[in-house]
Amino acid sequence: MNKVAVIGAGSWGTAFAIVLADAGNEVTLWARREELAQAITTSHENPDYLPGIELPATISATSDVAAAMAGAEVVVFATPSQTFRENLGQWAEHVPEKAVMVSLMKGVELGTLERMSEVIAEVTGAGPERIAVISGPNLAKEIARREPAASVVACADESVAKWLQDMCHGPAFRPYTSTDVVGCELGGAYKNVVALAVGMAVGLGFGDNTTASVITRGLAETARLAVALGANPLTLMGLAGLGDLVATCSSPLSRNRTFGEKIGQGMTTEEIYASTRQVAEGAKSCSSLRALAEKHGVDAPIATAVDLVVAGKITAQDMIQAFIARDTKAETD
Ligand SMILES: NC(=O)C1=CN([C@@H]2O[C@H](COP(=O)(O)OP(=O)(O)OC[C@H]3O[C@@H](n4cnc5c(N)ncnc54)[C@H](O)[C@@H]3O)[C@@H](O)[C@H]2O)C=CC1
Ligand SMILES: O=C(CO)COP(=O)(O)O
Repeated sequence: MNKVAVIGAGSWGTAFAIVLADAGNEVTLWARREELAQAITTSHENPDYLPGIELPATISATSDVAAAMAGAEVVVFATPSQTFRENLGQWAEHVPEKAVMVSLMKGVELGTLERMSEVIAEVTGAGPERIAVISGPNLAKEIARREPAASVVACADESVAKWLQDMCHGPAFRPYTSTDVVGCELGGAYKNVVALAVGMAVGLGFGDNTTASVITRGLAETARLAVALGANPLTLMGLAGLGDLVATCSSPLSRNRTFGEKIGQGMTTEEIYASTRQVAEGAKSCSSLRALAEKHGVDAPIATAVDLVVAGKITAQDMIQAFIARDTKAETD
C-alpha cells in the first residue's frame, strides 16, 4: 500500500482518488474548503463535485496541505493550471523530499507558455525522475462511476512510470506507460481547445461532418506543435492524443465542449464564466497554445480562431467560415 496525497478535491482530483483507493493505496485528498474536507471524510461523498458517488473509506480529506502531504510517496496535483504556479509556491515546502509529483492538469500557462511539468520543475527544483503526468480519455464522472477506461502515465524515467502504473492499475482503470511527457501534456491541453471549437460548431447547429472535420484537423494541428517541441508523433495517435480528443469532443460531460456550445448558441465568455464554477482549461490555453505555436513557427488555425472567439473578437460563425475559406493545401502538409 502506497501513501498518496491528491491535491485538489474537484471533479478529477476526487475521481482519481477513487482510482488510487480502488487500486489499494492510502489516499489523502486536500480540499481548499474545510467544510468540503469534513464532508468527504465523514459522509464519504464529495457533494459539490461528484454528488451521489460513494467514496472508498480509505480516502480521507483535509484542508491542511502539510497534513495531506506528510509521509506521501506520491503527490498528485489536480487544480486549475493558471493558478498552479502560485499555489505550488505555497505548497512546495511541504512536498516530501523524495516524493514523485504527478500532474493531472491539462493546461499551458499564460505568459510563460510552460506546461505544468515545467512549472513543477521550476518551482520545486525536482529532477525529471520525480515529475510525471497522467493523461487520457478520462472524463471524471465516468471514472468515478468505475466505467472502464485507459490512460497514459508519462515520466522521463521509465521505471518511475512503471511504478506509478502499478500504483493506479485498478479494476476499471488501465494505465499505459510512456516517456513522452511533452506529447502527453500537449495532447491533453490541445484537445480542450479543439473541444471548444467542436462545441461551437454543435452550438451553431452543425452535425457530425463538421465536428469530425474539426476533430481531425485539430489532431493534425496538435501533432504539428507537439512534434516541433520534441514529442513522439505516435503519442498523439494514442490515448493522450486521439483518445482524449475523441472523448472530450464527443461528450456532453466535457466542460470545454459545453463552454464552446454555449458560445455557439450566442452566450458571451463572461456570461459563461458567471454560470459555472468548474474549470474549462481550453478557454485560457487557447491563448497560450496559440502563442506557443507562433513562437515555434507552427501553423495553428484552430487555436488562433478559438482564441479570437473566446476574446469576443470574432463570432463562432466567423470561425467556421474562416476554416473553410483558408488557402487550400495538401492534407499532410
Ligand atoms: N474533470 C475531468 O474530467 C478532468 C479534468 N482534468 C484536468 O484536471 C484539472 C482539474 O480539473 P477538475 O478537477 O475537473 O476541475 P474542477 O473545477 O472540478 O475542480 C478544481 C479544483 O481546484 C480547486 N481550485 C480552484 N481554483 C483554485 C485556486 N485558485 N487555488 C487552489 N485550488 C483551486 C477547486 O476548489 C477544486 O477543488 C484541470 O487541469 C483539468 O483540465 C483532467 C482529466 C479529466
Ligand atoms: O480532460 C477531460 C477528459 O479526459 C475532461 O474534459 P473537460 O475538462 O472538458 O471536462
